[in-house]
Amino acid sequence: MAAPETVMALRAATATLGARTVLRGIDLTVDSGEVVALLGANGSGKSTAIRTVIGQVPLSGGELELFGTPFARFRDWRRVGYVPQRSTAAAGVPATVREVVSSGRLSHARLRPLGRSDRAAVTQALELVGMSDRARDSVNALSGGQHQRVLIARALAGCPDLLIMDEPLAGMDLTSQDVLAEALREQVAGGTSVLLVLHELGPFAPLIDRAAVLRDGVVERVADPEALHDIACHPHDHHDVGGSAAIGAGLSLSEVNPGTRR
Ligand SMILES: Nc1ncnc2c1ncn2[C@@H]1O[C@H](COP(=O)(O)OP(=O)(O)OP(=O)(O)O)[C@@H](O)[C@H]1O
Repeated sequence: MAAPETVMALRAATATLGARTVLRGIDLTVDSGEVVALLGANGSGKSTAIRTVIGQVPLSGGELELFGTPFARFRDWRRVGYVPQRSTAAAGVPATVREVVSSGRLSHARLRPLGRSDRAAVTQALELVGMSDRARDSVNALSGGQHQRVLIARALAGCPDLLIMDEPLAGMDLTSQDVLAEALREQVAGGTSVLLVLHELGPFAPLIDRAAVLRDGVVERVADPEALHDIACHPHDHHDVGGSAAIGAGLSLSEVNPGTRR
């Protein structure tokens, strides 16, 4: 069987915000079809790590590749969907739910009016997140959790090969979390790779292939979700998962965890 394509690779990545070195040498990969969760305490660098992947934060050192192409030469941004950390940034923008989701198709339409396939993708994305009945409403009339669902639909409407989400479950009630988990399951079944920041795995747990735990700007350990659950429940008697001790000793993930797909 052919080796899986690596859709995203950060290698020895460092990044600085203001005077602060926030990422201090991150190795992280997402392979084709994989769902990788980034976990870690507040301020550990999770958002910064994924913002480097979409080019919002420049690397000060190390490498980033997207779909096998070095970041500096990567142009195929319609293959990447991004859902930012929940914000009220769109408040005050006079747009309907459907218009906001349609903006996720703009890079496909390439300055032409949206066509039939674009409209179908928007309709499907709205259905996936359970917001079809609100399509004509102003986004200003939505709750925070509904607004988040619209941003997720906007990313899904672009049919990305790599979907990047920053805390998509934040502020979601349990029913909405289940709706999103189902939407994500369908995307993954269709071949989408996913990198997402989570504080709790919640209903996404069964979908996650690997979880990387950040601490102070470095990947402290990489584990499968069951191992993370063990650590959370029995913090004092867990065995090493994915070579955290070796990572602490400065080895790369591929060296300590050769079974990890890269
Ligand atoms: N614009 C900025 N200028 C300087 N430092 C920043 C800036 N943005 C973030 N930081 C710092 O970078 C560190 C990492 O922030 P980041 O948002 O990546 O953390 P996080 O793991 O996503 O946290 P959270 O779970 O709270 O969202 C924090 O110490 C934060 O204070």
